[in-house]
Amino acid sequence: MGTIGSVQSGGTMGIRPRFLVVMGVSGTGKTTIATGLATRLGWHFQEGDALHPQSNVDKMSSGQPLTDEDRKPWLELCHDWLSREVKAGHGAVLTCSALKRIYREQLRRDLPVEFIHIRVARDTLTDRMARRQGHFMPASLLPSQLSTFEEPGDDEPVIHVCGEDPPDVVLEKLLQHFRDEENQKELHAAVS
Ligand SMILES: Nc1ncnc2c1ncn2[C@@H]1O[C@H](COP(=O)(O)OP(=O)(O)O)[C@@H](O)[C@H]1O
Ligand SMILES: O=C(O)[C@H](O)[C@@H](O)[C@H](O)[C@H](O)COP(=O)(O)O
Repeated sequence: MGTIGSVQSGGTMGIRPRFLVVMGVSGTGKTTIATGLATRLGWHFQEGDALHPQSNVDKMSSGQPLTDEDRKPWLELCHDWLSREVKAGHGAVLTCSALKRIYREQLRRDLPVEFIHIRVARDTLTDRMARRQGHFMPASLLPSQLSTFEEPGDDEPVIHVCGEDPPDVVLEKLLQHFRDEENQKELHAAVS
């Protein structure tokens, strides 16, 4: 089993392929954390924002929140991507806000998908969105994101991580979580 210090870039660190959706409201750090995971693990990456139909991007850019109907085709494209990745058997990481339980159910339909939920305080989000440049999502949509968000339940396949720490710390916590799970499995296999 590899340790983070001994890993070469793009290696899987002895971590089995997983199919991850990095979720949370706008500004939580989905893109930052998902690209970091994909790079460190050598897994495929897809930016969920890039799968939005242009009409959704136009709507958000003009300061209007999306509806369930707007999100449906986008979530289906996200599901299609995940489905292809599961078939390929390579580890994969997608960013997608996945705000509601029904959206998460649509994303993981018939697939072994897991969610990483990045938790960030409202004030931090406001600050991050005000600073972020070159993104279509206006900071004014944060209140609607927060009111639409449904916290994932214990019955959902979700790993919660605090997103207030610097990205490297968040990434190391996630990698340690994966390594711990691999070690548990090896231990279990050894005694059974
Ligand atoms: N853990 C973090 N600590 C500090 N700043 C962060 C962290 N994660 C992301 N950021 C910054 O916050 C902003 C939003 O991050 P981003 O990854 O685009 O979030 P999302 O994809 O969830 O909208 C970016 O400017 C990014 O550099
Ligand atoms: O369902 C939605 O309302 C959108 O998908 C939204 O949640 C998402 O946050 C935007 O795509 C902006 O992108 P960022 O999350 O990267 O800011």
